[in-house]
Amino acid sequence: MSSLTAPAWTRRPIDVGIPGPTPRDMATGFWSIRADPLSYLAATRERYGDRVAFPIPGPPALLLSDPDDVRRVLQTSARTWGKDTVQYAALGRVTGPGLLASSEPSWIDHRRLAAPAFHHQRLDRVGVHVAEATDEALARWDVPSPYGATVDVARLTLGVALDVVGRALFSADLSDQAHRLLEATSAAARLVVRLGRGIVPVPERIPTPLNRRLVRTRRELDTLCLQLIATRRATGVGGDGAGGDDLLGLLVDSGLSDQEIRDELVTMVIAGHETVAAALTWSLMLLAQDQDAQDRLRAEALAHIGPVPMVGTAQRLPWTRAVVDEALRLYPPAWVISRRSHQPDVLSGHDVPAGTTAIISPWLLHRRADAWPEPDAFRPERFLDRSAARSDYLPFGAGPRLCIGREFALGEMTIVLGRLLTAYRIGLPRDWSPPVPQALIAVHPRGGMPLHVTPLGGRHP
Ligand code: HEM
Repeated sequence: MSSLTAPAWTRRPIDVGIPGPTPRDMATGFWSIRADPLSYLAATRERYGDRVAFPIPGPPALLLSDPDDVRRVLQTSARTWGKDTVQYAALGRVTGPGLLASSEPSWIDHRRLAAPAFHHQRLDRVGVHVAEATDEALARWDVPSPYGATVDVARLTLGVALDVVGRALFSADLSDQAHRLLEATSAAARLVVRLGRGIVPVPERIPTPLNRRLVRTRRELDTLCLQLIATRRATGVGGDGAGGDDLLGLLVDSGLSDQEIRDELVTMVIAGHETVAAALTWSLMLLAQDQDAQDRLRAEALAHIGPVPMVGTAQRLPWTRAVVDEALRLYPPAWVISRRSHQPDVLSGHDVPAGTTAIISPWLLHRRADAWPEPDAFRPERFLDRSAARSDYLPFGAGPRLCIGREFALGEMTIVLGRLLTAYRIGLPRDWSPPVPQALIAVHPRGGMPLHVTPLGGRHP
C-alpha cells in the first residue's frame, strides 16, 4: 500500500531533507500555534529558515518563504499543486466547491463563467455602488461630537464591505432575503474558523454543538440562496425574465445549476467582504499614525471630485493606491495560502513527493528585510516607483488562481478611503496601543479598531 493510501495514523513522516520542528516541539508549541498562528509562523521561519518541514504522517507540510519556491508552487508548476488542503476543506464546508475552494477541472469552467462579472465596464458600475454604500454608512455614523469621538472603525468598514458585495451580487435593490443571506454567510464563516481552532478535527458527522450549528446555518444559507435564485429565474432583475446586470444575474444566465450558483454566491460573499473590511481597517490605523500620508491622500481625493474609478487606480490616484498597496503589504488579509501536490515536484533542488502540502504566508513574505528595507515601517512611497507585481508581494495570490476580485477590491478601497477621509480626520485616541492582529479568515485587529474620528465639516466628493 502506498504511503498516500495508508490510514494517516500508520504513516511515518517522509523526510525530504528540509529542517523543521520535531513532533515534540509541535506538541509543546500547540497552544501558541492556536493562540497566535502569525507569531508562530514568524518564529518558525526565523528559527529554521525559508523552507521548513512540519513533521506530519506521510508527505510533509512545508512552510515556504523563498520567493522562488512560491513562484514554482503558485505559478510555474501551478497545475501540479491543487487546493485539496485542510484550509480549503474547512472553507468548503460553507462554500461547497465554489471558485475559491475548488480545483481543476471544475474550477476552470467556473472561472471563465465568473470572469465577465469582473470586466472593467462592469466594475465601473460597481464603483457607483461603493460610493453610495460609503455615503450611506457615513451618514448613519454616530460620531457624537463635532470635536470628534473615539469609535470602532472596524464596524464601519465591515458594514460598508458587506453592503458593497451585496449590491454587486444582488444589485442595488437589496431584498430582505439577500440581507439575511449576507448575515448567514458571515455567521457560517465565523463558525468555520471556530471549528478550525478545535483541539482535534471533529468529523462533520459527529453532532457536536458546533457541528450542529454549522449544519443549521448551512441549511439556512441553502434555503435563502435557492429562493433568491428561483425568484431571479422567474422574474429577472427588472421583471423581464432576463437574469439582470449583477453577479447573480450573470450566474443565472450562465447555465450553472442552482447548487453551483449557490456555491459561487456564498464564495463571493466570504471572499469579498471580510478581506476588504480588514484591509480598510488596517489602512485607517496606519493613516491615523501618519497624518502627512493622510493629508496627502485627502488632497488627492479632493482633486479628483467626479466619477469614482474602480479600475486604473494606480494611474489616477497614485498616492491613495500606494497607501493601499503598502497597507496590504503590512497587513495582508489573506495571511496563508495552501496547496497540495498531485504529483512529485522539485523545490529548489529538494524532491518532494505527491501529497506534499505547501503553506505560503504573505504575512512572512511581505516582511522580508532583504526585499523590503525597514520592513515594519509604513512607507507608501515604496510603491510609487516600484511595481506591485513581484513574487514576494502576494496580497491577492499569484498565478492562475490570482484573486478574481483584485481590481474590485483595489477600486473599492480607493473609493472608501477617499470619501471617508474627505469627510473625517482620523487620529489616535489617547493612551493608544496598536491592536494585536488576529488570524481568522482574514487578519483582523483583536477587539476592533477604536480610533479618534473628527468631522471635517466639508463635503466629500
Ligand atoms: C483586499 C481584498 C482581497 C484580498 C486580500 C483577497 C485575497 C485573495 C487571495 C490571496 C486569493 C488567492 C487564494 C489562493 O491562491 O489560494 C483570492 C482568491 C479569490 N478571491 Fe480574493 N481577495 C480580496 C477581495 C476579493 C473580492 C472583493 C472578491 C469578490 C467580490 C474576491 C473573490 C475571490 C475569489 C472568487 C477567489 C478565488 C479565485 C480562483 O481561484 O479562481 N476577493 N483572494
